[in-house]
Amino acid sequence: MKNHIKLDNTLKKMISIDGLNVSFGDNHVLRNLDLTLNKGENLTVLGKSGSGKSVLIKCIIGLIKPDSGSIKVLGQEVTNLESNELYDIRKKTGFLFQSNALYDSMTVRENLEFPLRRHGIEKSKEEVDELVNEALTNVGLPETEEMMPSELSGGMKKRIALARTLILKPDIILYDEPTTGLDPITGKEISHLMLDIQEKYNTSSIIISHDIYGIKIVANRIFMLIDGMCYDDGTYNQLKKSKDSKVKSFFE
Ligand SMILES: Nc1ncnc2c1ncn2[C@@H]1O[C@H](COP(=O)(O)OP(=O)(O)OP(=O)(O)O)[C@@H](O)[C@H]1O
Repeated sequence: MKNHIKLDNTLKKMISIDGLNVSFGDNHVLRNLDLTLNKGENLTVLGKSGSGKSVLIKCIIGLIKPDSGSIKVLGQEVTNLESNELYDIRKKTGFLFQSNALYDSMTVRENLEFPLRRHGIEKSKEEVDELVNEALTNVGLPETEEMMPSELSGGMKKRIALARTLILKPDIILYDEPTTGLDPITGKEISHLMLDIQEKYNTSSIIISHDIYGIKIVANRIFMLIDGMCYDDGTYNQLKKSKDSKVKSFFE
């Protein structure tokens, strides 16, 4: 039996993290980390390889239990919830994997229908058609329903993976390195698409990225994850002017 929890629709803070600590043995990855994702905002997490960006995202979706600290997603404390209790949070929080995680043996349409089935959402064929068409149109790939993932370019796969996330109309989207592996022009197109989606779906997003050009396009605010905590945060233009050598190194 799925445990439905009450989500607060009037929130201004979509995600609130306070005093998060995560260690693996002696490796203290996140140290008293605080983070807020405000409603409607694209927040980019920028940090070196191994700085704990993936660990942070895994804590948010409940895959890693922190040593201490609070993580509120849509007003719900996720650190105490069991996996079945995370059900509603996961339905409202789309995750775009770096690998896209499309099912190779399924058509584009079947891939898009999958989240509806997994969440037990019953809809008529006409309603599903409409949702699929809407999502594919909004990622700029209408009429690709019958294609197989193997027939899609890297940029198209990313768009389809995003469409699959959009099918559930999430409040939050977590993007894991959305432009990694794409050529610069396609990467730029995906960054602009992310902006379109933010506006059309009124989403709030955390975006893990190393792509400073993409970040300049999508980020309303940048969270610098250095030494396991929020070392600095601000807009691209604010941080670009920073005199701090650790911050500067990302913008050079
Ligand atoms: N399950 C785990 N067990 C032990 N150590 C882990 C585990 N997951 C992550 N780590 C360690 O936590 C640290 C942060 O890893 P993480 O994958 O979050 O880095 P990242 O910032 O996402 O790096 P990248 O940009 O290269 O993907 C690393 O030192 C990693 O070895």
